[in-house]
Amino acid sequence: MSSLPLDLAQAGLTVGAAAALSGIGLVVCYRATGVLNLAQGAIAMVTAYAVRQTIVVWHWPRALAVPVCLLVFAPAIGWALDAVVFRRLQRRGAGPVESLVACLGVFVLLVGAAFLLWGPTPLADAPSLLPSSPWAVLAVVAVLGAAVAAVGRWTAFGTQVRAVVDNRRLAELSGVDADRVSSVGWAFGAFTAGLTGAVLAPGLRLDPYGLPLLVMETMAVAVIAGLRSVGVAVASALALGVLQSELTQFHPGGWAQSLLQAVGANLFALALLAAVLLLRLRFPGSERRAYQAVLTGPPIMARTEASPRAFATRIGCAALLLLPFAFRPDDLRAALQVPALALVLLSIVVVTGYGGQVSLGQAGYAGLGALFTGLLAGGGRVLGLPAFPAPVALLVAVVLAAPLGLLVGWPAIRRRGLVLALTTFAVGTAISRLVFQQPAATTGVVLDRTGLLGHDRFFYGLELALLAAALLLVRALRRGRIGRALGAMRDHEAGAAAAGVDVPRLKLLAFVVGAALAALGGGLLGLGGQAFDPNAFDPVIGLIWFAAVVVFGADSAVGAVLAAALLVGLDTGTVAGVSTAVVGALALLLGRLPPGGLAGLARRPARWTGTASTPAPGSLPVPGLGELRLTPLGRRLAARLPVPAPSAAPAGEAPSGLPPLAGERLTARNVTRRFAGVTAVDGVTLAVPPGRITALTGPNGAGKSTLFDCLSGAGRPDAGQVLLGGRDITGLPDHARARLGLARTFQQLAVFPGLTVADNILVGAEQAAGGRRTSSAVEETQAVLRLLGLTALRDHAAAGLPTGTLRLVELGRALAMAPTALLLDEPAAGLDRRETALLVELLHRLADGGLALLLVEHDRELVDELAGGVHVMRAGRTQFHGGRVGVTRDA
Ligand SMILES: Nc1ncnc2c1ncn2[C@@H]1O[C@H](COP(=O)(O)OP(=O)(O)OP(=O)(O)O)[C@@H](O)[C@H]1O
Repeated sequence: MSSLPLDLAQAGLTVGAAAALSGIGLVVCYRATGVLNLAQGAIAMVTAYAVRQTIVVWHWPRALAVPVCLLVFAPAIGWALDAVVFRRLQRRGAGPVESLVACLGVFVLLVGAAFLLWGPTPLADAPSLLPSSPWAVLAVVAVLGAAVAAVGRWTAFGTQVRAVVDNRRLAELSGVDADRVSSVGWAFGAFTAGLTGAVLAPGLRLDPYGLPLLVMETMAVAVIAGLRSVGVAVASALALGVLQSELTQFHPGGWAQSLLQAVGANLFALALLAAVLLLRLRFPGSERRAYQAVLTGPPIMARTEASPRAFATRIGCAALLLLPFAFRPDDLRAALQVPALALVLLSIVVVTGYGGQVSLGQAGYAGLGALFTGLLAGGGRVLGLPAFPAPVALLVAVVLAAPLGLLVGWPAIRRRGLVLALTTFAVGTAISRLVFQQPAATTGVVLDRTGLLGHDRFFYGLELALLAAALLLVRALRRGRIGRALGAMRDHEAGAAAAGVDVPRLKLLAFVVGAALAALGGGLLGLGGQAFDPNAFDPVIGLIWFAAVVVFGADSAVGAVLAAALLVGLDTGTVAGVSTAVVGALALLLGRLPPGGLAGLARRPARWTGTASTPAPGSLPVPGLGELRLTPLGRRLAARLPVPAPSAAPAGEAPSGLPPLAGERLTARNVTRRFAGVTAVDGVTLAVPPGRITALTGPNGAGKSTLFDCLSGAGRPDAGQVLLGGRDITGLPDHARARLGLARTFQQLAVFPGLTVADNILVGAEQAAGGRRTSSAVEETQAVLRLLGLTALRDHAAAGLPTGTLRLVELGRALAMAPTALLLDEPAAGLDRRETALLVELLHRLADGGLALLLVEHDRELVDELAGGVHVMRAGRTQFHGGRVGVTRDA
């Protein structure tokens, strides 16, 4: 006997089991390689096509076709990807964004290849490999799940996988063949992807976009499983599959019916959204070195003129945009997409290239721009507003879409790297599925161009004018105070906050500006084609756009325009899929391109590497030294060292003084900070008076850094107070404390490699007073550059400079904030003796000038030399505090 719920459960189990297969592959691949395989869906799709090709077109017997496709073809894709792309990245210690872009490259390349080989027409004849009942797929899931668990638990290979994931280098040193582990991981992941595709394809119409997106949505189950537990992935996949199916039996009627249908049809996409928004996800290693060279080219804010190559690129770009005025009508109609798409891609440049926030959902905002424009032009559909003429509708649409940038902006405040990328993708997919795919939202959309706008030539001119305005706006944004703050945030969030940058607000701003630009571009795309096409804003297309932007230079506005021209040109001039395949291939070559993608080629490379004029490590300048009072240690150290070469500063430049310093007492009162199970700081009271250096010392794990973070605002105490000059600052975030005069440096350098040396310091100067006039900030920066002898390096990228120089840059940033209290976390780490000697002199001079200085330091000689007061911690508590020099020897 059967009943409806039981039948539905059975049907749901088939989908759930397919999602479980995908989940198993994603988890295993991630555990073996540390890469979340975003190309899983594309591998599933090409395998499904291969199965169909061999059985339906070539008439191979199933007994041959199935093993060839699933056991040879799909795993070979995985193996090849590892060998050609990912192993190299692993060896280079590439960050998660580089891996993510490479995955997107693979994804885009496979989608493009499928277009070229099989065309865009959906195919409804994918053969079924398994019986229609779910039990066969479930049996496959059970066998695979059990096999993975058994291999993980009981075999040497399982141990090797854990070792490689923990620490690839260490594992290799102890004899583990890490390459073999990642090859097997990729091959297995690709095999499960192929299996998923083969199971799902018969129930769908097979096309290059649909199946990949469906499989990407099944990432939900791997994410719910924390990319760790195969069991949780399988259980959640089956539960979601069954729930999705069961929801179809309810028919509440009215709007609830549409809502239920939309939720049911998109349950995996919504589960992914819920998982990334609600779960506290932390993927091991996924936030490490998030925004490396793949996003950041040479700094473009240097004072020196743009290189002739960059200038020529801009002129070429402008000529390219003017060319369509001479086109025939049909070609001009196609070219209408270029400026519009350039605006959408520019939005990715602002959010990802400038701000470092990986945003995979910009297609959603572009679609909203088009949809709102159409609805507003039709009238009465948005907030009861009347019908507007098309240009006004477009601008109102932009205004309405911009605040929706907060949909990803808010989650982005607490998310980074891979988790943020998944969040933006999930939001974009949800917008597409819950809005664009709903007939109720998209019927009656009017995107006609009437009057002058109906003339393509005029409309193209209007598009160019809007693009030019946007480029000027983005350029002003990039080169000003906000641009520097964005660059700082992209390169090192904690460092940016310590320099006074209000990181959460800046993230919101980046996403809002990004949403506005994307909506403007989307609206123009819609008006250009005079229709709203939901498929034009498909999340998969958004991934292709993202890959294109990164390939052309994520932080290059000109790159965005060229990328748009290439995509549109190839799409109209060749067959479908060529543009996608080209972008995919270029994305895979990204590791071989200069930093900053193709745009990096057009920028002056000497400034980036800095090899021509970067001084050798430790060659600190002399200016200022003559004026400094040498203390006994300074004299001892300096005596042992060769006299430094004269001056890195230009000849005749007078050594500059410090900005005026006025110290304030920094106090911690009964500060306690607990982590799960550990009381890292336990009721510590500490005073840092002005005009003196106070040393905070103690053994490893004593709680020094935690206390330091509580003082600077990087961490909040669970109990106790922090006061600066008598003002309670306990509740203030780090950037607000920095703006009040509490500057800090980090144990692990927190400089901004994508900015020049001067801009690293200028960020601190101009954030200090929260909007101080830039001219005075520039003067202070120059003074600090002179003081630290960094003038000759001012226009060099911080990337690639020696550690000693970077410590000075970081110190310079703190000094440029005209602090009243300065916190230094092991400032001598990585310095050579001469640099240490100079640091000693400088710190003495700062204290003499009246600054309150707190120094975390292990080196006892240095502490005794520098500190007028010492605070010794052990196991989270104060062990000793006093003001006698030489006390650490007694403590
Ligand atoms: N985020 C965290 N989560 C859990 N425990 C933490 C965290 N940060 C610090 N701890 C724990 O708090 C204790 C104090 O750590 P802390 O880094 O403050 O010590 P430290 O004196 O600065 O050590 P070191 O000199 O090695 O830098 C240690 O037991 C550490 O493991």
